[in-house]
Amino acid sequence: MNQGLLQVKNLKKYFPINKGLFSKTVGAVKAVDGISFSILEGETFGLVGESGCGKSTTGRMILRLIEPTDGQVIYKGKYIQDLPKDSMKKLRREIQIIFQDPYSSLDPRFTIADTIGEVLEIHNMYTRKERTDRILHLLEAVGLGPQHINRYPHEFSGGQRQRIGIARALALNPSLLVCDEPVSALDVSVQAQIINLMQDLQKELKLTYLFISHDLSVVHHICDRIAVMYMGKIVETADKKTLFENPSHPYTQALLSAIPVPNPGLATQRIVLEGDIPSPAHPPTGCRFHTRCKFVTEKCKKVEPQLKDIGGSHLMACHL
Ligand SMILES: Nc1ncnc2c1ncn2[C@@H]1O[C@H](COP(=O)(O)OP(=O)(O)OP(=O)(O)O)[C@@H](O)[C@H]1O
Repeated sequence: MNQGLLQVKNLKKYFPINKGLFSKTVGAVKAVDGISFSILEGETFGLVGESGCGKSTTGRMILRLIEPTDGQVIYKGKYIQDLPKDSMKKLRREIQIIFQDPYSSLDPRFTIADTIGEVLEIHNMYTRKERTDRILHLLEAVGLGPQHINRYPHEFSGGQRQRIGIARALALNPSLLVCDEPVSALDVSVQAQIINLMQDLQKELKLTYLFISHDLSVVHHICDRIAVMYMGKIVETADKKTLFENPSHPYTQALLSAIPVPNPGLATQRIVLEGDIPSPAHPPTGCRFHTRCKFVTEKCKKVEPQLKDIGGSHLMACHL
C-alpha cells in the first residue's frame, strides 16, 4: 500500500503586518490558513489557484525555508519542525525545489560545473573526480551535454536554464521535488519539452512532485491529483479526471471555464469571477469566496464551510 510520503496537517502561515516607528504589529496576512493534504509516493500532486493564494508559501514551509505559524509537515513519518540540525541537513537532500525563474536562482558568476559542484560539496557528496562524472551524468539526464559544463548561465536559453535548475535539484538524489511554477516563465513550446522531461525523470528516478501552478492547462498535463487553493484555504481536492470532468466548487468551475478547450464541442460557458481577490489581511467572513460567488447565500456570509468528502476521495468546501 502506498503510504503518504508527505503529509501536511492544518498548516498555517500568518505574516505580521508591522507599522509605525516602532514596527508595532497591527495585523497579519493570513497567507496559508489551515490546510491539510497528503502526497503519495510517486505521484504528482498539484496545488493551483490565483496569484497570492498561498501556494509558494506552502512550498516554502515544506522545504522549511520558512517556519509555519501552526500545523505540521510530516515527511516519511517524521515531523520536520522537530528535526535536529543534522537530521534536517539529511532531509534537505531528500526534498529539493525547482524555481520558476532559474536565471535569478543561478549565480551569473558561476559555471554550471561550479553551480552543481557547490551543491555536492556542501553535502560532502562524492570525491572531486567523482563530482565531475556526476555533473556530466546529470547534464545528460536533463538533455544537455559535456560541452555545457563550463558555460555560464547567460549562455543558455530559458528552457536550457530550467534544465540546469532541474539538474541542480536532482544532484543530491532527492525523493520529493517542490516544483514552484517551473514552466510559467517559458514559451508554450518549451513548456511542453520541460514537462515531458520532468515526466521522464519522474519515471526513471521514481520521483514524487508537488507541482505548484496557476495554469490549469499545465496542471492537467502533469498532475495525478490536484488541490485548488483560494485565499489560504483548500476549497477542493480530487484526482485529475474527477476535478476536470466534475468540478464541484464554484471557484474551481470558474477557473476551469477560463482555460481553452481543445474540442470546442465540449466548451462550457466562461464564468467570469466578480470583483477583485480580497486582501488576505482581511479575509471575508464565512466562506472566503462568497464575495465573488454567484451562488452566494446568507449562510455563506456567516459560516465557514469545512472540507468534506463528497464521494470517492473528492473533497470540497462549499455549503451548496
Ligand atoms: N514574506 C512575506 N511577508 C509578508 N507577506 C507575504 C510574504 N510572502 C508572501 N506574502 C503574502 O502572502 C500571500 C500568499 O503569497 P504566496 O507567494 O504564497 O502566493 P502564491 O499563490 O504563490 O502567489 P504567486 O504565484 O503570485 O507567488 C500574498 O498575499 C503575499 O503577498
